[in-house]
Amino acid sequence: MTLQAGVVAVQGDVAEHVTAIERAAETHGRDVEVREIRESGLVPDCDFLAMPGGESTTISRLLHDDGIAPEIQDHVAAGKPLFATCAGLIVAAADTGDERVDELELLDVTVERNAFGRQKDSFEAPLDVAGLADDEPFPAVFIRAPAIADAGSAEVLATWDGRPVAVRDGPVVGTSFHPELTPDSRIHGLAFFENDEAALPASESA
Ligand SMILES: NC(=O)CC[C@H](N)C(=O)O
Repeated sequence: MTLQAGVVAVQGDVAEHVTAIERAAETHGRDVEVREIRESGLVPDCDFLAMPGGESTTISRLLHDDGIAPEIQDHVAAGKPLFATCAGLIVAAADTGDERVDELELLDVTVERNAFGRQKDSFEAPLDVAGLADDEPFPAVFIRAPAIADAGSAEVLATWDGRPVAVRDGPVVGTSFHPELTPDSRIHGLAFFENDEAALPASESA
């Protein structure tokens, strides 16, 4: 069967997630159709979702204005995978301490926006990420990245500079950095196809 993937596309680096999902699906031998989510009514048909990096206050506002926010909450409540990166993680968090973000509370973490500095402080770091199929460090791109100030009940998959930067909470995986901006789609694979705590339709048996 063909899996339906959705990339939340109200703002942010959408095309890069589409490419990363297609690459991860190929690696995992799954057939995937990816659609961009700009309006309500599409999320209920999706087997898994990505929420991209961008500007969290804008993404938050548009998701609520357009009626997409409750659909994403229902998606996660049904145990379906969601992968949220950078601004996506901020929007998905339980708390940001920033009143301009209306958090979706999809994972039990508190984030601190821009904790690793401004745009000019962007950097790439080799990260050890728990759960990847091999031991190769992941090339993590940080751009105005949030830190996870409190990981709550979420499982910490990676830390940088002593702070959690990748977490899993049931069907939701979140990263402070941008796996979609590198050709390495291992974390997309982990979030969508290798998360035992998420519900994804099985491959058809022969
Ligand atoms: N690269 C990013 O997604 C940056 C996120 C941005 N700092 C925000 O708070 O929205």
